[in-house]
Amino acid sequence: MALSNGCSCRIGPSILNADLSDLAKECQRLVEAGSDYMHLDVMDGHFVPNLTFGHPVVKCLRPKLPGVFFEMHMMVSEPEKWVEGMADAGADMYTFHYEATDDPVGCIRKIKEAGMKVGMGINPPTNVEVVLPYVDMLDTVLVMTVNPGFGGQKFMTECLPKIEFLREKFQTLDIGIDGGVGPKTIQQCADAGANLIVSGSALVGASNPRECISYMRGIIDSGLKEINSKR
Ligand SMILES: O=C(CO)[C@H](O)[C@H](O)COP(=O)(O)O
Repeated sequence: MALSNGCSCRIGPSILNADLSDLAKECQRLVEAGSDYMHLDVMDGHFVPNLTFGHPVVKCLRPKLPGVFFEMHMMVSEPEKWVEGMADAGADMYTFHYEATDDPVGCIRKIKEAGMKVGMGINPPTNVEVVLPYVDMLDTVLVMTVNPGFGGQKFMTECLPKIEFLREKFQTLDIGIDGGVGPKTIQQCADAGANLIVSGSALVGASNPRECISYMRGIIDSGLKEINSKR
């Protein structure tokens, strides 16, 4: 995909609640349903209280999904550690958490030097203003609307003002939203100004994922149009 290049809607399924024993097939199914990219959740059991997988799995997945954009959502402490491994495995974007490192600039540099795009995630308790010194260096900011660690949690509406704040300031920034996003909450995501839509259990479990993606895309496209018309 590349990212959106000027802020248009991109839908990236989170595979956390998919059948991880058949990850390639699950990703393929969601790509065929119209997804724009895959949001791959990496958890280390330290930054978050759960474990998933690391770069060896991504390396196996890469040749099975040629051309599919992989965003690695690195819910790990010391995110600097895994940059080379993920780049070598074929990841396209490395989204680390602001809360996970003492040196965000060093981490951003390392990711760029490794040839990947860079995202910065912020957890629900984190003030959105912390990202401001870094925005010019980032490809995306990922606003969490659940405390990371598990799929299927309740969407935290109280995080939406962070997206409104960022969209007000940065018209073309790719702003991701992650946690509890699906057809029931997509209107709120659109009204706030999100354009990178990470949807896990609602999309992976949808009886018709194509319809689900197209519905969410329609709402986000209209939301972005509405926001831009008011400028
Ligand atoms: O990062 C995550 C959790 O830490 C997941 O991407 C996210 O929660 C998606 O799952 P769901 O849409 O079911 O909430």
